[in-house]
Amino acid sequence: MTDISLAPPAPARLAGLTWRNVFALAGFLAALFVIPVVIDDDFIYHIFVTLFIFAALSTAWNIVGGFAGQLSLGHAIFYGIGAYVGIILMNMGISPWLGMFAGAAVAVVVAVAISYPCFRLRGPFFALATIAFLEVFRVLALHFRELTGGATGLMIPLKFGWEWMVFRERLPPLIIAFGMLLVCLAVAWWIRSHRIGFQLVATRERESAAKAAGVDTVKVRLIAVSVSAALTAMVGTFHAMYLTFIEPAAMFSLPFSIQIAMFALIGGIGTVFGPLLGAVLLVPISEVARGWLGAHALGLHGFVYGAVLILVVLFMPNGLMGLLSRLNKSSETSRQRQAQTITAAQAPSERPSLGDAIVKVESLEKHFGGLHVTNNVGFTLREGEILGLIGPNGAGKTTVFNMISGFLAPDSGSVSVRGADGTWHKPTTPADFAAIGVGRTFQIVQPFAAMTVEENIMVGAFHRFSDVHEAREVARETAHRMGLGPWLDAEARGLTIGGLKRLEMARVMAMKPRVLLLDEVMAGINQTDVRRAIDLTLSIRDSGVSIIAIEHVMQAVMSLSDRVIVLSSGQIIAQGKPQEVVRDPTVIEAYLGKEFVHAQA
Ligand SMILES: Nc1ncnc2c1ncn2[C@@H]1O[C@H](COP(=O)(O)OP(=O)(O)OP(=O)(O)O)[C@@H](O)[C@H]1O
Repeated sequence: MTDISLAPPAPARLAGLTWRNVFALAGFLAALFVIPVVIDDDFIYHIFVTLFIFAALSTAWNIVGGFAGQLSLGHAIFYGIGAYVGIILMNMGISPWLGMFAGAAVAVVVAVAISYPCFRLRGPFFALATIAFLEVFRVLALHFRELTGGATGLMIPLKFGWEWMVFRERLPPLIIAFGMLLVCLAVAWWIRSHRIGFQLVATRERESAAKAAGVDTVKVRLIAVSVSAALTAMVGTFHAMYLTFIEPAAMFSLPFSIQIAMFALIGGIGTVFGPLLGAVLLVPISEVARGWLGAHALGLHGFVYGAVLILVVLFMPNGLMGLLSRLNKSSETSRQRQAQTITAAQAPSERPSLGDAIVKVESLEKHFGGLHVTNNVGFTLREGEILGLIGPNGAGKTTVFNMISGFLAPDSGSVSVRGADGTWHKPTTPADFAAIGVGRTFQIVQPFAAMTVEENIMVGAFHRFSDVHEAREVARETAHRMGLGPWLDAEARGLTIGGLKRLEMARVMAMKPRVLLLDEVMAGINQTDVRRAIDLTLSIRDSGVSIIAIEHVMQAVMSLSDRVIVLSSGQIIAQGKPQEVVRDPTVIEAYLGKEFVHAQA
């Protein structure tokens, strides 16, 4: 029996946005551009140019700080690089239109050099490194006086016109700043609605689950930081032309970096349009306050930001975008998908006979300090087979799983997997295992909590399908197969434990694995869900997937496994057919207990 969900088609969308939202957004952006032109006042022009620049900078920051979850607190490094490279080249007679690309190239090199070591580590290293390098660049700008003007700063040569990005009129800077904002928004939107965006958010939410889904987590973060740095530097070049003067303290400034991050935080970190909303709310307030109060209230904008931030944290933890999407959702309830779950009988499928070996594990050894966790473990998995892995708590089952999926390197021994072309491989990293067709679930479920059920499964589907539409189709099909159809649009964090376990399986199944490693997928779920999970596992096997399942639920072990391996204190103490193994006195002694045998009898 399988749950199948019938859902009405989703509303037409453009890269994740409904057409209604696209029109609303276009109207909002057009209004932002038109307001200063209509009011036609110097100060208003200045406010809007500043607003567009800050919104563009914050949108660029959000690609790495929001999507990738890597808090860059020294993002002004890239802004300052763009500004200095632009003006230095302008002094050599090179137009800032070219200078901005040169600045972007330098910023990318610096960004990769700072980020690469940090992204390989867990913890706040990236945030700390950006702050440290911000100071390094400020000192460098002070030191190389001939090039940068040192503490005195640099004036731009006053050459007017489009070629030099310097104007006497008010409209051209507004057009350029607005254009830059549109470019940043378009890039952020493209990233978030394509494979890389899903992979970034997945990496941010659960790095190990993302790795298991075949995501090269370091690479996607490096791409994000490079794009973000390049855009920030380009905006930096233009802002320098607009300000006509730069100096190290202003260009490589920590408060400025934090200000950029704050717009995203207040507007909705990790959302495409949140940074824009944050800037729209805050820039006019602080600029107007600065204009009216002048020198009497220096630093007042900092107070304004702080006050708004406190209010947002208290009342809108997901920022302004969180509030908007809540309003949007409640207005859409009438057309929300009313998914019906119907239960369809699935014709019992013919079980394919067992094939040749597909995984060979030889003499695995692993120590954690003085603890010998895996002691000479070796076994073979055949194509189309379900191999049960059982044993008492702490026997070393998950450790074996970690070694046969690349999450842990064995001290010695080897794991070989036969590829689809018949050749044998010895993968070592999670990405290698995923590439050769080994998918795994985790004992403690690892959903990408902030993503919907559909998006969670799409992260798995992206492993084989780079196109968003294809990945979405595969995800939907897999969700229906796993009985998750009615919850496609629900956030993963809202699922029950049974739902989360099925989501974990669905994400792996969307990768179209040839070998599936299931780590206690039946633990903690009710009897109906256990029955359902057994049926599901059998249907997965019948579709040609070979399975190794760690399980404590003996009902499942007995009805699923072709063969069972029993681990105790890191060693295999028995193996064979389930009925034989459960009668083995060593297994009864070490794991099952006499009660189990009486119950079986
Ligand atoms: N990273 C680690 N560092 C030190 N010890 C560890 C580490 N991971 C696991 N262990 C220890 O290794 C032993 C085996 O753990 P493992 O999780 O593989 O057992 P298990 O058979 O999967 O247990 P369970 O059924 O409870 O999940 C345990 O004693 C555990 O505390």
